[in-house]
Amino acid sequence: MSISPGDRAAAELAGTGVPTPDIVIEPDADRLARAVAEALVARLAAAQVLRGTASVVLTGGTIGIAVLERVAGLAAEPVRETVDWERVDVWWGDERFVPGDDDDRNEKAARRALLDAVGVDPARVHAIPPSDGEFAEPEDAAAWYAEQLAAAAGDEGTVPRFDVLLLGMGPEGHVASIFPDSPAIDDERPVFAVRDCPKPPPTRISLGYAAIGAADEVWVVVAGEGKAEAVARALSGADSRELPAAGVHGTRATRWLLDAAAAGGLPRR
Ligand SMILES: O=C1O[C@H](COP(=O)(O)O)[C@@H](O)[C@H](O)[C@H]1O
Repeated sequence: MSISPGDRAAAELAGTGVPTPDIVIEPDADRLARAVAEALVARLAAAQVLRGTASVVLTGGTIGIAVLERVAGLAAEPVRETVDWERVDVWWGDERFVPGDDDDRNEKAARRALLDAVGVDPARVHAIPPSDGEFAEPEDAAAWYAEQLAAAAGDEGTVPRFDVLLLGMGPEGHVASIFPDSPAIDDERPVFAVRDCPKPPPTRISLGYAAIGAADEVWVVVAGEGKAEAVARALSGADSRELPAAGVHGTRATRWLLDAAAAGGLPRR
């Protein structure tokens, strides 16, 4: 994995308090998925060494699920660094408010790609409710998820510690279900319902910037030429109202993990 140092030192010197992104570029989507999977396993394993537990926020989307498939593959390789999946808390950055067995569910894809294979503790898998569950309205489901997050946070605020929060990005720059020029951009709640999304399905539940920005590390994983322009804009200071991905960062690190096609619009380093 080739890691460019980024401008972290410059940001620290400038006293912004927000870590400047690291940018990692892999040759193609397949190698990107594997590299992110290896880094994720290492990060979660390290958290478990230090604290006994680890937590990850999952994303849906093409590359997000490819990463999980790779993590499942690594778990089957005995010589690899290992994660005790029974001691990982799993959350979601966003979810589609559709029936539980709908293929559009990010949860369903994550279970199929990874969670069903690695022996998670069901009590630690914090899925966002589906539309055919306890809540008929996404606002009620979002309020319930906010309660789950707050309960896990205890005295520490409205969201628990997230070691790594994974995000994909749409070609127009959406992250989680925060779409350009949408009310979600100004919503200060940790989690909320999103209606009338431009990308189907239209009704979703999403973490907001408040919860995303509380994560230790935010990893934005992007593959494909169709996203190159948005990547370049996000990393050159675009307005997050127009390009939501430009506004995400972790408290300790923000990493943009790209394949060469998605990095195609960045200035040569
Ligand atoms: O709708 C969504 O899209 C993004 C990106 O998906 P991709 O298929 O273009 O990679 C995803 O990260 C998000 O979780 C999902 O709900």
